[in-house]
Amino acid sequence: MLDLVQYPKVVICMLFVLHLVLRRAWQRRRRPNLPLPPGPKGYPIIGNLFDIPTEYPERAYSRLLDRYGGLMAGFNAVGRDMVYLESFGTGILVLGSLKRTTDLFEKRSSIHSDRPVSPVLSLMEFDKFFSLMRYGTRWRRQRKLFHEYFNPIVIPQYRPLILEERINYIRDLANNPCAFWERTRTYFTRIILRSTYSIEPTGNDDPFVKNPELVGEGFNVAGKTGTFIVDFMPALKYVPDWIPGTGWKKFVRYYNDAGEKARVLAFEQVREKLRCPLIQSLPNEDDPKFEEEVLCARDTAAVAYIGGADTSSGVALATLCLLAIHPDIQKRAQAEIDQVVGLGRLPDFDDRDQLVYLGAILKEVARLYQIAPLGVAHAALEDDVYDGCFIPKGTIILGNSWHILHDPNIYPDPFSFNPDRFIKDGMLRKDILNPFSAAFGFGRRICPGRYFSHDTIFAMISSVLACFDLSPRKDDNGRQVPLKFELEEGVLIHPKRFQCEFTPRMPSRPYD
Ligand code: HEM
Repeated sequence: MLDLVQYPKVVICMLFVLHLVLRRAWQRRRRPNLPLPPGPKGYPIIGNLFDIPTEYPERAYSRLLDRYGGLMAGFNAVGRDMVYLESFGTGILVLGSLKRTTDLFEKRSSIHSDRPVSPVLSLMEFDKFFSLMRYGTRWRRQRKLFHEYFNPIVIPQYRPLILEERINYIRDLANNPCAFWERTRTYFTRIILRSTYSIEPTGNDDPFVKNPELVGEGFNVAGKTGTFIVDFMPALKYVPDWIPGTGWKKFVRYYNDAGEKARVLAFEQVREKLRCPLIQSLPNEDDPKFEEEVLCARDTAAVAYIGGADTSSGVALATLCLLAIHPDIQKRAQAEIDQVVGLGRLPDFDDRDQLVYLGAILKEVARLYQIAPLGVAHAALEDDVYDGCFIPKGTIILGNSWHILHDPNIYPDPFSFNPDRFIKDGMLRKDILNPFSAAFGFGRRICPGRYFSHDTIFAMISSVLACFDLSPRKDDNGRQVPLKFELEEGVLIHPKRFQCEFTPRMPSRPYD
C-alpha cells in the first residue's frame, strides 16, 4: 500500500484537489441565476488555467478582450471590453475600457477597491505596505496620511529640493554619462528619501538606495499570481520546511527581511530627531495612541520610499530611450526649450505650461509604455451584479491600461511614438483621452504619488533635453549601434537595459 507519509507531494495534491472541489461546490450554491461575464470556456477544476498568460499578460488579455469581451447574447457591451476567466475557483475579470473602469472602480468603488489576498505576499509581510493592503480602516488611515504629504496643493513645497537634485543629476551625467542607468534610479530615490526622511544617501550603492531595489525585485516575482502554489492553497504555509517542494519558504524569508529593513531602517534613523515630515505631527509619547501612530507613519513613509523610485525611474528611462531613438522628436523638444527658456539657465516649473511639445512627449510616453500595464490588481469585496452579469466576491479585477491606451479607435497607429497626436493649433488637446487617466490606475486606489512623479520626471527630462543630445551608442568604428525599446518581464515592467550617448549641447554649462 502507498505510504502517504513517504509521499508528501501526493498528499498535498490530494488535499489540493479536495479543497478545490469543496470550494467550487460552495461557490455554485451561492451564485444567483445570472451569467458570469463573457470569457473562454474552461475545464473542470482548473478552469481557464491554460488561458491565463504568464508572459506580457496585458497583451494576452488584450487579445482575449478582442476575442471574447462582449460577445455574449444580450450583453450590453460598448465594445469588446470585459472578459472573465476562472481558475481553481478564483475569478479574474479584465476591464478594457475607461467606461468599465469608471463603472466598477469609481461608481462602485466601495465594492471594487479591495486587493486580492496573496498568501506569499502576506508571508513576506508586503501587505503591510498600504499599496498592497486590503481595503479597510488601516488602508484608509495610511492613504489619508500619505495624501496629506503628497497632494497637489502641498507638493510644490518639494520643488526646490527636486530642482537641486536635478542639477546634481545633470552634473553627474556630464561627468560620467556611462553610469546614467544607475544614476537615474538614484535621482528618484534621493528625492524620495530626502522628502520623506531628510536622508541623503551617499551614492548609487548606498544601502538606502539598494534596499528598496531588493524589495521591488521580490515583488516582481512573488506579485505574479501562480508563481508559488501556496497562492492557490494557503494551507501549505503550515507545511514544515523539511518537506520537499517548500523551497519557496527560503525566498519568502529573504525578501521578508529586505522588506523589513526598507520599512524600518530609514524610519528608525530619523525617528528620534523627528526629521521625517510624516512623524512631525505625532501625539505625545504618553498618549495611548502614540505607538499606533508611529507605526502608521513608519509604514506610510515606507510605501513612498519603496514604490516611488522604481516606477518613476522606469518611466524616465523609457523616455530617454525613446528620445534617443527619435532624433527628430528630440530636436523639436530642444528647439522649444531653447525658445522658452533661453540658453543661460535650466528649465523650471514656471516654464512648464509653455513647453507644450514636451508635455505632449510625456503624455505619449505614458500612452505607449506603462510600468504597470495591468495596474495593481483590485478585488471584489462582495458579490456584485453588473450589466446583467454576476461578479463573485473575491474576483480579481484588472484594469488593462495597456489595452485602453493602445485602442486604435482613440489613438490611430497606436504602436508608433507620435507626440503630435496630443497637439492641435499649438496647444495640448483636451478632446483626446489623457493617458495619465489610465496609466496611474483607477478609482479609490489610483496612484496618490502621481503629482509628485509628474514633477520629478518633468524636471529631469526637460533638463536632460536642454543640456544633451541623446543618441544610440557608437561602436569602435564610430558607427551607431541600432537602439531598440524593449521591455523586461514582471509585475512591474521595466525597460531593458540599453546604452546611449549624452553629448553636451551648450558651450557654457548652466549646471556648473
Ligand atoms: C510614473 C510613475 C508612477 C506610475 C506609472 C505609478 C502607477 C501606479 C499604479 C498603476 C498604481 C495602482 C493603482 C490601482 O490600484 O488602481 C499605483 C499605486 C500607488 N502608487 Fe504609484 N505610480 C507612480 C509613481 C508613484 C510615486 C512617485 C509614488 C510615491 C511617492 C507612488 C505611490 C503609490 C501608492 C502609495 C500606491 C498605492 C495606492 C493604494 O493602494 O491605495 N507612485 N501607482
